[in-house]
Amino acid sequence: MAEGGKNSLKSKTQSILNDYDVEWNETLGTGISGPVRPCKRKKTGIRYALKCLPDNPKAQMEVYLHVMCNGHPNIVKVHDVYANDIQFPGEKHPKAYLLMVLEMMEGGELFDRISKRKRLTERQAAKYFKKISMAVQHCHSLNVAHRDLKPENILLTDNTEDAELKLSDFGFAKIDDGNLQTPYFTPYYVAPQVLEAHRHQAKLKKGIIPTSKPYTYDKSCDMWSLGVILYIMLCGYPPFYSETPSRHITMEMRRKILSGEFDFPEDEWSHVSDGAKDVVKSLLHVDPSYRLNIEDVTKLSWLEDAPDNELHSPAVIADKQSLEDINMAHSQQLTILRKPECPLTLKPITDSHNPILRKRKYRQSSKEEPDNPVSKASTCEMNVKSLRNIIAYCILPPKDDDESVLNELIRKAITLQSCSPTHFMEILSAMEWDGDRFKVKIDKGKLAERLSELIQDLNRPMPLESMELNSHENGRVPNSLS
Ligand SMILES: Nc1ncnc2c1ncn2[C@@H]1O[C@H](COP(=O)(O)OP(=O)(O)OP(=O)(O)O)[C@@H](O)[C@H]1O
Repeated sequence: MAEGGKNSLKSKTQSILNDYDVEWNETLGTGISGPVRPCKRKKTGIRYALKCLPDNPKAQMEVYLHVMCNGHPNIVKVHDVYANDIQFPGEKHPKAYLLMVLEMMEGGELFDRISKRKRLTERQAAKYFKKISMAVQHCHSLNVAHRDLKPENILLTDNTEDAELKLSDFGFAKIDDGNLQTPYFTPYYVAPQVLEAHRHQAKLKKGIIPTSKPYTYDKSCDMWSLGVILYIMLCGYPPFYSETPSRHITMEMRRKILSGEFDFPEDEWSHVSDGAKDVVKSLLHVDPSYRLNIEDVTKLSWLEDAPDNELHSPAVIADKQSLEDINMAHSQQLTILRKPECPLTLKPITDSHNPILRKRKYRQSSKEEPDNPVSKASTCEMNVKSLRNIIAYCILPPKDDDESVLNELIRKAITLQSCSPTHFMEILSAMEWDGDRFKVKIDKGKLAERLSELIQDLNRPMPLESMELNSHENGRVPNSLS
């Protein structure tokens, strides 16, 4: 077991290979950070899942927040964390990784399980939903917003009927500071929460809403996700969809999300109880201040007295393609809903229409010298701008998108990156960028997310000293796997 108490796991700097046998060629599942692999503790023979994260502030935050939420029966447990250097086959040098040894979830993803079931009743769906809600309640009670609640992150301990259901992947989790400051934003990043926060602030000022009710973007984003997950569990397809299916989030779908436009088609919903529909409606309320909060959800009588009627969802989800589409659509919607961070929402000075700022910018550029800090700052602005262009394209690709524009934007950004070229290239190679284009079809929403985080890293380094993880500058153990 790792050092420290249950919520203060310290990363170990000795080689993970001293304690675990890792099956490097096997994969339990793959996410944006790469494959999750099985491993076995040498002393006990117990199997675990190993998630390898390139060590950077984002990964440190993931580990920190996941460990913080450790100890709840509906949250995948982090058993150990190692900070090791690893050289994977095909890589020239060892790289720093954070290795998370996680409780093994042999039962796989919840929706896969549902699709294999012959029968799912509303009562069983309510039981699943209650467990997911308990996990969220635990996170919210610690002021952690998960922000990536989606079917792929809800896993089962084993393949038995009474397997426990657990929430995983804290890759987007953050401490919910309830920050309402959004001084500038570009249209690309206006999530419903942002617009509504402005309305909410106005209402607060007028005294329409009591100030005692805490209002935050991030937790309400989790509540929205719970609504989507419940909706899918009850019928097998998502509440927000486009008439013209696309792998990208369409303007039409965007409009539907923003206006909360969804319905309950007769075929699948006629025998779903009104109680269940009410829960869905109050989670997908377009105004987050009217959405149920997690405490409200855990007290719902429907969780205990849902009827035993049979749902259509297993048959609908059984189509593998439809499950993939559900996952993809939900990821993209989360991309839109997550509150943009301040550095991302601020207009770069280069774009400003404010004449004073433009004049200042002009003066700076006429004085530029190679080592002048001002010059470095504007180089960084150029980097950020090039990244923002990619993000904007990923979030709103044109109708006739053939990827060539995206490839061009990326090639341009590569030539401009000087502030954090390694991280940028890491993101690209994790998505199979071959130097000129992506080798596979990529999830643009994910790319946008990763680049947003990179911009945050560039603008606001993580206060590492506030973490319980050991720095592994000293005593790092290189593990060569090649
Ligand atoms: N503890 C576990 N036990 C078994 N399988 C797991 C475990 N954790 C993750 N997996 C599998 O690996 C997949 C990817 O894991 P995870 O979601 O944590 O990675 P990620 O890189 O953060 O993904 P994402 O692209 O969703 O951000 C999961 O969807 C699941 O199938």
